[in-house]
Amino acid sequence: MQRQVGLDGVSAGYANRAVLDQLTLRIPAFTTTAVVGPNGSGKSTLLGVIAGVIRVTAGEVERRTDGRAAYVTQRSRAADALPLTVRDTVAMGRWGARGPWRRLSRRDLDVVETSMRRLGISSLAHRQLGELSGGQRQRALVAQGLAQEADLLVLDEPTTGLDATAQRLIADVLAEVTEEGVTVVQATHDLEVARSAGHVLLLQEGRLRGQGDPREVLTGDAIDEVWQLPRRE
Ligand SMILES: Nc1ncnc2c1ncn2[C@@H]1O[C@H](COP(=O)(O)OP(=O)(O)OP(=O)(O)O)[C@@H](O)[C@H]1O
Repeated sequence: MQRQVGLDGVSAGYANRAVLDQLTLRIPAFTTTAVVGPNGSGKSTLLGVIAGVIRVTAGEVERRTDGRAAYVTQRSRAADALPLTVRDTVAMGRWGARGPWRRLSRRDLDVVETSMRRLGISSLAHRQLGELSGGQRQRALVAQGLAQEADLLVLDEPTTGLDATAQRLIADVLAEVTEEGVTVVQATHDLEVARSAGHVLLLQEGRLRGQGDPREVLTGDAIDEVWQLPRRE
């Protein structure tokens, strides 16, 4: 299977906190990889490394991508604070190609409209991002990720807190884009979503507990062990 990103002995973290501990893993191309693990296990940190926004303290990251990854974080605080409409927010996805605040080409505008349509938010185009519901805003941020037309799309819990219809819509869109040749990596707490992914990475306390076919990695035993209830004191 073709590899899009490979990590070899990668450690990473924050100023005073080591989080990821010597991870060696691969992200296969043209499929969805789900990153699962308990709260604090390092999923967001790993996504930051894969997206290239968190520097590693040890090991190597090998990328076979054209240009930068599109990275959809759980919330875009910058976008929330600015008086931006949904269309402006999605159009920011074209800045990588066009430069910030530049006039968008006809094609850029088409990409923006198509991305909004795919996420079912065309009717919200003129609404301010800050006045949307959590689920609507999340769809706008996923649309912004799509608008980047990157070959690697990294999403941090894109469906958390969404209703069942919105979850289905995002899952369908992500499945479609992998068919179109995009490699998708998403952190999720939903083991059903993880089971339907092509590949899974299971994290526990910053270490890799398993990787590969979700049916082989997400066994009952592995789940019980990784998600064991903490003992009460
Ligand atoms: N900006 C930061 N500065 C310092 N420590 C951080 C920062 N972000 C996360 N951490 C710490 O790194 C560890 C891993 O956090 P991370 O967000 O990667 O986990 P996660 O698996 O995504 O968690 P969750 O499921 O709760 O979203 C945690 O102990 C967390 O407290």
